[in-house]
Amino acid sequence: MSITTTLSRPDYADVVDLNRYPIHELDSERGRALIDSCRQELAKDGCCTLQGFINHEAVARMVDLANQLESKAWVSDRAHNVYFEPFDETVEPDHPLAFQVRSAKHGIAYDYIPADAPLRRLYESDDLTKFIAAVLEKPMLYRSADPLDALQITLFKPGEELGWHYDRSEFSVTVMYQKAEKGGEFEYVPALRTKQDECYDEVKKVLHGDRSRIKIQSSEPGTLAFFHGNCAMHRVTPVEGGTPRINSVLTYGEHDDMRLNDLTSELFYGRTSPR
Ligand SMILES: O=C(O)CCC(=O)C(=O)O
Ligand SMILES: [Fe+2]
Repeated sequence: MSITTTLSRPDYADVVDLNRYPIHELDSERGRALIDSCRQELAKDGCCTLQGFINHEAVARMVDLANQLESKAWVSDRAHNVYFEPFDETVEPDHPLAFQVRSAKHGIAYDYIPADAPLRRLYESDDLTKFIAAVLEKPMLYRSADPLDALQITLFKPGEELGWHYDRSEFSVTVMYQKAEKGGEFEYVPALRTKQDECYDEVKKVLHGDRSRIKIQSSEPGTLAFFHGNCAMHRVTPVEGGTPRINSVLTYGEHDDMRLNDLTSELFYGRTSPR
């Protein structure tokens, strides 16, 4: 006699280690415990890493896909300040508003990622969106409505990096697929600024090489990470060696119509998307 079950398998069951991270059962005791531990880690140091969140096979498929799609990647390389605002020429050159950093990467847009790609199936599941909202204590969260930026794959080739910056969004979610042989480290300074105070002197110290407050997020392939990129200044150090660093940024907002403006879309993807 066969036993049938009415519970359906999530579409992303092959992608996430659901034994360790039961995002399909957030109301269960284990689901609530997972949310609590993520919240605690995030509150403690502005960053929460879930090692082994994505299964090995799914990680390997994403690495293959990134390599296949590399020719479609848009290469951006530019100088900016940590705020992504125009350089202020009225202040001293070493002031954070004037200080130049460099960001260079290969970005593969969402519309190039096939519908059956492991991370796309996971990103498009409401379970993941609900899990992220729960950890961030948001009553409601939406996936980005941007056809290019909602989910992208980034390759950091040798010599590429992200300079020190704050994200415009309150938080970010990333998934690591492949580490560089050397470099390509995610470094961050928790709560370097607050909503009330830019703390320019502290920012200046970091920009000029003070490493006393810097933390390194250790992301093995398969790690899903949350961080408060709007208060924690962060960067990706230059990649060395022949292996590119490959990851994804998953984009969410508190409104259902979140999109890049045309200028930013041109910069990161070399094109805009129809409205
Ligand atoms: O690649 C990473 O780990 C971080 C990405 C990031 O900071 C960003 O896209 O703003
Ligand atoms: Fe960032």
